[in-house]
Amino acid sequence: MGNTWTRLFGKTEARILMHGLDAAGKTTVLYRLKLGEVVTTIPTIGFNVETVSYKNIINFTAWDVGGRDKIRPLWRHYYQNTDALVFVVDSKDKERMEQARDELRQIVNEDELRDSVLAIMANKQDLPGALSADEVARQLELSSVRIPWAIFSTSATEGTGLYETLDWLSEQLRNRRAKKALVSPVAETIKDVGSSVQKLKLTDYLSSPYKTLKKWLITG
Ligand SMILES: Nc1nc2c(ncn2[C@@H]2O[C@H](COP(=O)(O)OP(=O)(O)OP(=O)(O)O)[C@@H](O)[C@H]2O)c(=O)[nH]1
Ligand SMILES: [Mg+2]
Repeated sequence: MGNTWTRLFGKTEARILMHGLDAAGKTTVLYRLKLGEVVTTIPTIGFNVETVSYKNIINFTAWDVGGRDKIRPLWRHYYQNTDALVFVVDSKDKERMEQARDELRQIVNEDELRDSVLAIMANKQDLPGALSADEVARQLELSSVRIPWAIFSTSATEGTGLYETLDWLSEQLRNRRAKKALVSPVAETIKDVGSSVQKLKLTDYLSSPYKTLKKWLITG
């Protein structure tokens, strides 16, 4: 399927934005996907950006933006041209679940992100006492999110759930691209038909003086 897709539509390029509170695990996720290993991280000031190629059908350019309070107001500078948002949550950090909910709510209401899709990683599932993905979904009040979303149980350190998230994202993004590719020619056709109708009216209008002249000649 991947090859057929690539032949027909080319490799999909997608810009992904990774957000979430500090220490949620964004940088660990990013480098686990990029390098296949757990790297030692320090809190991100600014951002990391990496391209992750997935199943030879999609290139994700993932922007991992630092989650500390002071740099959170800078998040919006990264919104433009975002195809998908990955919101990483520390499922063990019950005390800050409300704060995560508020940050997420603010992001999904941003106008520039209204056409993107949202994957939530309920991360750190390897830790005892971590909230389940269902519970994280409930506490983040995901049922009120209006863009397409899905939540995944992940552990960046153990590498679980990460590829399921990428699978869902690539499916969503490829379907969107395919729909767009199908809709554009139809829109062009409608435009063409529209202009022919206009041309027809114009021709009618231009021919009317001749009709008048003919009528005048016949009737004298
Ligand atoms: N047990 C466990 N620890 C994790 C997991 N993911 C990340 N961590 C740890 O959590 C800490 C913070 O991870 P980072 O990836 O730096 O978090 P971040 O979201 O990038 O944080 P900021 O850059 O400050 O926004 C590190 O000590 C990671 O090793 C996980 O799935 N399980
Ligand atoms: Mg980081």
